[in-house]
Amino acid sequence: MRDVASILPLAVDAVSFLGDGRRLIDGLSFDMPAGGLAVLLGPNGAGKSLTLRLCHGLLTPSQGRIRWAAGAEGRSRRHAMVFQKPIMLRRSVEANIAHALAAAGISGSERRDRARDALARFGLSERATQAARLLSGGEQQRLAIARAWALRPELLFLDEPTSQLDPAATRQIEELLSGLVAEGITVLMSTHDLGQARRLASRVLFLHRGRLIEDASAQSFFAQPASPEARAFLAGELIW
Ligand SMILES: Nc1ncnc2c1ncn2[C@@H]1O[C@H](COP(=O)(O)OP(=O)(O)OP(=O)(O)O)[C@@H](O)[C@H]1O
Repeated sequence: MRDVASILPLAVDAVSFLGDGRRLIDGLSFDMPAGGLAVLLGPNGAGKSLTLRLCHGLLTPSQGRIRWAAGAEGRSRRHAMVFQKPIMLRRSVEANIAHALAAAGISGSERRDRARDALARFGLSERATQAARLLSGGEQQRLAIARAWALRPELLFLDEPTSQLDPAATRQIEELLSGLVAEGITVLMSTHDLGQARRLASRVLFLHRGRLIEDASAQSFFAQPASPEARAFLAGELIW
């Protein structure tokens, strides 16, 4: 169990983000309680990546607030983010994990132990000394998830983690993600892949033009989408 109070729920409270003179995110409000895998779904340009970056603190809302559970200030390391194209340092697989841990202030022996645990957990032990940049796309994404997992996040943000991958590598990453959720890690990920959302999501947050149009259980979203935009998207009609 956690030795300190949870950072969850996360509360996104009337958040807007302005850029290039446009309102790219418009009055977004939702909560993320602990548990489950929520998918941010929506067409290209809907604002999925921006939403994740705002939640993770990489961008500051122009209006509104991102709030973590009471008393969670200063525990930003309990949420981690995995990007669409993972950034691999020009170092070994193991050193990529160790570097992230060092940056998070984890000291020597614990760093080694956690890095080894992460390599074993994600099937990368035999690759430990190889150059990370020479891994395949699927292996790099696996390493990116291992690197985030080593930080022991309560909440993991993933931005289109499989959009660059073939179906076999995609399936592998999806299995890993289901495993993380079973371990108790809460996941918020973006995708525009409907099949993936159907396979993984317990909850769907449907975005369109920077607005949250629907927030529903995956079951009810797919069975009975409430908005015309979501119905069009599910029918393959909503491009923008
Ligand atoms: N920092 C920024 N400044 C200005 N405009 C931006 C910025 N970041 C993103 N945008 C624009 O905001 C809109 C939403 O972008 P975002 O990347 O969040 O969409 P998305 O839903 O993740 O799309 P995709 O599925 O194509 O990745 C796009 O029109 C994008 O060009």
